[in-house]
Amino acid sequence: MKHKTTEPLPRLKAHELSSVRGGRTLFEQVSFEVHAGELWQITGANGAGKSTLLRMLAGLMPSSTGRIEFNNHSIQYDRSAYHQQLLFIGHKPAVKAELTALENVYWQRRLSGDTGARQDSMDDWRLLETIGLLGLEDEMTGRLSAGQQRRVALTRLWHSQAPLWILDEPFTALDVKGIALLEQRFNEHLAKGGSIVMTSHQALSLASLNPQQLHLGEVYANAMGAV
Ligand SMILES: Nc1ncnc2c1ncn2[C@@H]1O[C@H](COP(=O)(O)OP(=O)(O)OP(=O)(O)O)[C@@H](O)[C@H]1O
Repeated sequence: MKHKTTEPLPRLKAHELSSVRGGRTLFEQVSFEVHAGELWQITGANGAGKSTLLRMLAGLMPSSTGRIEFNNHSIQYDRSAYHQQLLFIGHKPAVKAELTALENVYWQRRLSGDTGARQDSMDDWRLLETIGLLGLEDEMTGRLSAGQQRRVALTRLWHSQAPLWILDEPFTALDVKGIALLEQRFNEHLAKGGSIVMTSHQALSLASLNPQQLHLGEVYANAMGAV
């Protein structure tokens, strides 16, 4: 008897998406499938529509055409359920400038669903150490450098249980150690079957993570090896 080999279902499926903004077509017929354990890197020049595409994938703005599915259902089917499975971090670090780094880490833990979290806990101190900000815990986050603020914002990746991460320019402003730290966190997430869709201006060398590439722009049509 022959056994039918079944392909694993894609976790996130983008089918023939397009965007027209300000009378200009940014992209059209963009299709790709993200499986468990995959990292997708979306590249393109300034204004190519990378953030626009991510916002569509996160269900924050509609596509002019096509559809987006998560686990085989339209993301519009149950938006609240979808958002519970998703961690979206936008272009700007979503940190409270007037809170200290330690307070931001605590509030991000609370907002990620850990309602029993206590302020000034060992978990928060350990995380601050992990992201290399010990010694700066009492500094107002708004007075930290761009890279340090990015590190504070990215602590959400350590709190998150969501299988799908959608991250806009997560490596921006990070130094070499910050990049290595983020790569390591990505690795842990992917190894557990998580998925990541992220943007960057140019293809980053993330060889250890074996990224899939999608380029928005003139070469898009040629670079589309995907569905
Ligand atoms: N609210 C808006 N209304 C109309 N056009 C917009 C709006 N927001 C962005 N745009 C336009 O959409 C285009 C794509 O913007 P988007 O932010 O998606 O590009 P990007 O590839 O992420 O750019 P960057 O690399 O600079 O971050 C730009 O030309 C921008 O001017």
